[in-house]
Amino acid sequence: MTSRQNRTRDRAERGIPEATVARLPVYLRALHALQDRGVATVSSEELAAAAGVNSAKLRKDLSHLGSYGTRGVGYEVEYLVYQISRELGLTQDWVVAIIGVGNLGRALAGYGGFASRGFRVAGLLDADESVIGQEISGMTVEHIDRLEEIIAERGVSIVVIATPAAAAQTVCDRVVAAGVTSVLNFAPVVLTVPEGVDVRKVDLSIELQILAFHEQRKAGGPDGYDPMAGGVSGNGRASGYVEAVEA
Ligand SMILES: NC(=O)c1ccc[n+]([C@@H]2O[C@H](COP(=O)([O-])OP(=O)(O)OC[C@H]3O[C@@H](n4cnc5c(N)ncnc54)[C@H](O)[C@@H]3O)[C@@H](O)[C@H]2O)c1
Repeated sequence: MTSRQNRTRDRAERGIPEATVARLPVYLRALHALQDRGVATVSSEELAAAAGVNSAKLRKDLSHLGSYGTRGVGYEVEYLVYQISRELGLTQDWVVAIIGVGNLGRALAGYGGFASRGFRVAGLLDADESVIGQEISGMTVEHIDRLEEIIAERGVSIVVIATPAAAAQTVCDRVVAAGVTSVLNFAPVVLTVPEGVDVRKVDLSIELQILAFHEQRKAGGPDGYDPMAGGVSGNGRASGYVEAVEA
């Protein structure tokens, strides 16, 4: 069993809720900012405010990690960074390949924030002959035909898909067949994967639609109708939003 599978099993056995896991990176980001300012200890109230959650939820989340803080002192920032990083599997480096090196793939390849968080981009792959061989952020774009070889040789464990939607499922199938079990998908398509494979989908247009929904609500709802008064259904624009999220 791999260390990753071990950690997933441990987490399941210790019963850390997925919602807690999803908040851990937010706490970690706030803790890194505190570290940068030279802060050594932090109260649950301060950390909760920095992370945008209430302090009771924060304390409950951290208790799942066995971290309770010290009354009157709070949490030791450095140790909490270590505990959360260990829980998220960030105390080791993860090798990432980006597939589809167009506008988005290039931007991701040049993003310095991956390396500083333990994600090492070790492959840029594309299908377009005019892109293959180009140097991007110090790496040479390679042909998608070499996908399986590159995954095996470089120990790739996370693949980022930044191809057009039409190519994404085929690419994903190959990636999974090559043994990768974590996929970050930017293509606007729902990928089908076997059990045991984790797919995270990033969709900025959905985020924008959620913001649009809240903007509309702040303005009193469409055509003066307040969606909070009667719920979301029965309101053309708001229910359109719900369909888009569920699609
Ligand atoms: N999730 C988001 O928020 C978000 C934001 C912007 C774009 N996107 C999506 O990201 C994807 C990429 O967008 P873009 O603007 O970079 O597009 P792009 O056309 O600039 O780049 C796509 C790249 O994928 C390559 N490609 C095509 N088929 C391939 C295959 N089978 N194997 C490997 N590479 C292949 C192309 O040659 C091209 O270089 C699109 O699906 C787009 O809709 C998502």
